[in-house]
Amino acid sequence: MIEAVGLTKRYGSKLAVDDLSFTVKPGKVTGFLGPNGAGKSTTMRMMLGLDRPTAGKVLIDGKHYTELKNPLRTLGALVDAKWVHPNRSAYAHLKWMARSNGIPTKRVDEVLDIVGLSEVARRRAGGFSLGMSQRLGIATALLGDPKILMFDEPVNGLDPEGIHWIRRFMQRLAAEGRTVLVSSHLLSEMAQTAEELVVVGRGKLIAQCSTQEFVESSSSTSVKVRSPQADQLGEVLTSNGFSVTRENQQERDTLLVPDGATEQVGELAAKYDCVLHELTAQRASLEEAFMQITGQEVEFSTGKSGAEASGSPGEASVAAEK
Ligand SMILES: Nc1ncnc2c1ncn2[C@@H]1O[C@H](COP(=O)(O)OP(=O)(O)OP(=O)(O)O)[C@@H](O)[C@H]1O
Repeated sequence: MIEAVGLTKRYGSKLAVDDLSFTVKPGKVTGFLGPNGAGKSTTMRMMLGLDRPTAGKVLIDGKHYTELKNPLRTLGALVDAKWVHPNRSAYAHLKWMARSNGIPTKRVDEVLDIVGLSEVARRRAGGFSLGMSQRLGIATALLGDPKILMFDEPVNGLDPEGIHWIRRFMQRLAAEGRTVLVSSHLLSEMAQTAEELVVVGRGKLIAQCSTQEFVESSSSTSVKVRSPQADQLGEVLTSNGFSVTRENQQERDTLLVPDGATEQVGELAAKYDCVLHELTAQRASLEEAFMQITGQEVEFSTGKSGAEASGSPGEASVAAEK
C-alpha cells in the first residue's frame, strides 16, 4: 500500500505538490491522473526518495522509502525508460542492477521472459525502440519481485500494440495482488486501464474514486435538437424549466439542451406540435469532460475552458437573443 499524507513540495515560489493525501491499495490498477504539470512526477519522485517533501510524508507499506531494507524488493518503478546506458545490452543492464541489489542473476532471465525481451537481450539497449525500452524498464522494476509497482506515463509515445500490451500487463500485475500505480494525463487511457483513480490538478487532489464513478460524474450529457420551428421549441423548453443554448449562430434551427433527456424533449415537441428533424443525445468526450473538471487546474491554461480550447462550438443562449 502507498499512503500520502499532507504531501507537499515547493520549488522556490512554485508549489508543485500541495497538501496531497491519498492511498493506493493492492489488487487493482490505480491511475494517477492529471494534466501536464499537475505534480504527478514530483509526487512519484518523493515516493522513491528522489525528492524530499517540503511537508507531509509518503509511506510505502508503512515506511519511508529510505527506511526500506530492500527497496527493489518492495517497490519497483518505471520513471524514465531511456536512462539505461546505450552501449549496454538489456541482459548486462539487468545483471548489473540485480548484482548491486543482492538479487540472484537467475531472476534476470525470468524478468526478460516476463516482458518478452529474451530474444533481444544481448543487443545494445541504445538501439531499442521506445516500446522495447519500456519493456526493459518494466523488467528492471520487476527484478526484485516487488509487491508495489509504479509507472510514470508508461504508454507515452507507444504504438497501439505496445499500449495494449502495457495495459494488460499492469492489470495482470494487479490481479496477482500487487499495488500498481500508473500516471497519465489522459482520462481516456486511464478509463481502459485503471479501476481506481487519484486525480490531481495544480498539485492538489481533485478526486479519489473508482474510474467508473469519475467517468460518470464527469461526462455530462446534453440533447441536440434540430427543428424548423426552433424558436418556438426553444420557448416551450425554457418555459418547462430547461435551459436552452444554440449550437452556433449559423445553424439557427439547432438547439442544445444541457442536462435534458431525448424523451423529455421529444415529448414536449410532440405536445406543442413542433416538427423535429433531429433528436440526439450528446455525451461530452472523456477528455473534454476531464479538461472541464481540471480546467482551472491546467498549468498552462489558455484562459478558455478545455471544451472551448478543443474547438467545441460556442454557445449562445436563446433567451439572451430575444
Ligand atoms: N526540479 C524542479 N524545479 C522547479 N520546478 C519544478 C521542478 N520539478 C517540477 N517542477 C514544477 O513543478 C510542477 C509539477 O511538475 P511535475 O513534473 O511533477 O508535473 P507532472 O504532473 O508530472 O507533469 P508532466 O506530465 O508534464 O511531467 C510544474 O510546474 C513543474 O514545472
